Amino acid sequence: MSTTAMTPQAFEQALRDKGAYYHIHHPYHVAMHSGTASKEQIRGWVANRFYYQINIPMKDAAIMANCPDRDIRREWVQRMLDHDGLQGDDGGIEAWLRLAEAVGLERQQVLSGELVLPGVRFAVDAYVNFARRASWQEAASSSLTELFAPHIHQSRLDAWPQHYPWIDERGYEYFRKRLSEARRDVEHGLSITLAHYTTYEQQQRMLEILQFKLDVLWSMLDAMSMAYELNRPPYHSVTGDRVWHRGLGV
Ligand SMILES: O=C(O)c1cc(C(=O)O)c2c(n1)C(=O)C(=O)c1cc(C(=O)O)[nH]c1-2
Repeated sequence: MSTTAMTPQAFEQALRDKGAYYHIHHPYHVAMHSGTASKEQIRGWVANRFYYQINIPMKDAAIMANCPDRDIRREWVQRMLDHDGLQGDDGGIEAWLRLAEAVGLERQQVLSGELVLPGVRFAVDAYVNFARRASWQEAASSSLTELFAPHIHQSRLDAWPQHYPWIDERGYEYFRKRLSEARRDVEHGLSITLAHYTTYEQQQRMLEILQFKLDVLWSMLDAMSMAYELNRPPYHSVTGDRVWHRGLGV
């Protein structure tokens, strides 16, 4: 087995090759893209993904809290502002709530988190907890599934209006906004990553970190498939009520 470190170019290519496991290939996502997803499946995805959206800035705050490098923090803080917004810019979380309304969900119900499935919650929490405990460089590099995100956002902009004319067009602003934001994030995340992982062992660890993040995204859709495709939400064999917990806030 070779233990020679990859060149930065080969390492970047190895990271990009992980795109083969991106959630764009998950059957739930494929169904949404091909137009076969039901209203309930689209709504379920939007309501559950909201939990990811609200946790991203907390994940980024955890990275900043562990980072002693002022220059890095000055750049990283933009990610929190992208989602939380600031004076004169509502930000991504608000844009996601508008997407929720555009697909026919009540803003209050989405905010309450009552539709968030336990499996989605556990996957997202695993990502935030990783960011809290890992070094800031490892946590920063785990954002690199974003390498593949502009493509997935663009694919929604291209396909959804044709397949789902019942979705209000104004809901698509989030995806449009992320096209440029994700590209900028990737540039920064990649420069940190290529500088930090220089030995063979470190590079293998980074590939494992990226796989962990891919697993987070894939597992979220697995939970949604159970609930909204197979009609087996948690406790379905016992009750039709949403009895699962709403988050313990720890
Ligand atoms: O819609 C998607 O498929 C998707 C995927 C990802 C990703 O790959 O983690 C992100 C986003 N969207 C996104 O909108 C976003 O703001 C974002 C931030 C991050 C991150 O890890 O810091 N990932 C993603």
